[in-house]
Amino acid sequence: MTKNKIIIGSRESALAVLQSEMVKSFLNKEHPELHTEILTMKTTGDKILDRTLDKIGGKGLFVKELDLALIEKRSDISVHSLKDMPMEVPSELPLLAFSKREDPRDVLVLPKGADHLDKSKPLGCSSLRRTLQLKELYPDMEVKSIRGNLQTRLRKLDEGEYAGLILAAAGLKRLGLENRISRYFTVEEMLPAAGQGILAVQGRAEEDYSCLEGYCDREAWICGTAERAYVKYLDGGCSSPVAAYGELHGDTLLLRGLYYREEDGTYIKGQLEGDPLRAEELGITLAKRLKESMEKGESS
Ligand SMILES: NCc1[nH]cc(CCC(=O)O)c1CC(=O)O
Repeated sequence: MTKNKIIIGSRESALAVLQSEMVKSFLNKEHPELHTEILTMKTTGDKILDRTLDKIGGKGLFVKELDLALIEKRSDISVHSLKDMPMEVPSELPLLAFSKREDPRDVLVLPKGADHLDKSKPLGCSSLRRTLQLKELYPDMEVKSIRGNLQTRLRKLDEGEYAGLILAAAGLKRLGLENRISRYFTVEEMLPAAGQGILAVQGRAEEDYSCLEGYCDREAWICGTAERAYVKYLDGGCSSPVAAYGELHGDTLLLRGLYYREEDGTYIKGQLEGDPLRAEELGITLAKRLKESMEKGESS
């Protein structure tokens, strides 16, 4: 980049700012000559807190305002949680790099001081993906929606409304709240959202971003690409719990997927191994296979 100043667009929650600071630190370390600054803004998803995300109309709720800042050149890059990014990003605002992945698992958090789940209260979570999988893990418990940023949710939990919350380990760990985690769900028990734990750096198509060289993590890029291709192929719409999680084992990419059938609310999980250099293709193939096997299951 020819300019000597980089403005980083960020949501204003503590977690979003911290994540932007991680990218800022990389830039400061690699390019001490660059002046960097974080520009925070409220997104639609941060403003509307009294409805569930699928009711407000899902896609892109946390990115629109950041996109606009990039287009109007009020910012030079945006830092997002990859899992909050729509599967299709505008071609003029490409994803430039993915961070190394933080713990991708979902976890259970209990109210402060509690040592067990109080089954007379509901579990709190905000996505259909988690709700569906929770029904199998805790069949005798009610699941109730909860909104707001991490701090808000934890406050509601500690005030006693919920027996426990299901959250991403990544956000809690980044915020130094790892000590609040009382159970880690394996990725088999609770398949994470596509991109969970990965940060995405987005920029303008025509710009030179050589300052980001060395930031992108190869494994995260491969896994994130496969996961997003899977979800994009199945395009379940904004309230879809369709999820995928990839792992690199040497020269093999292992991709797990969750396929959901809206008509009857049932789902299946499956996995497929393939070539990491063909991550996108693997995502699409797994999506097709799971869709087919669900359809066959229906006719038999
Ligand atoms: N949808 C909210 C959201 N977006 C990103 C994270 C943090 C985890 C990550 O970086 O993937 C969270 C919190 C959560 O799901 O508990």
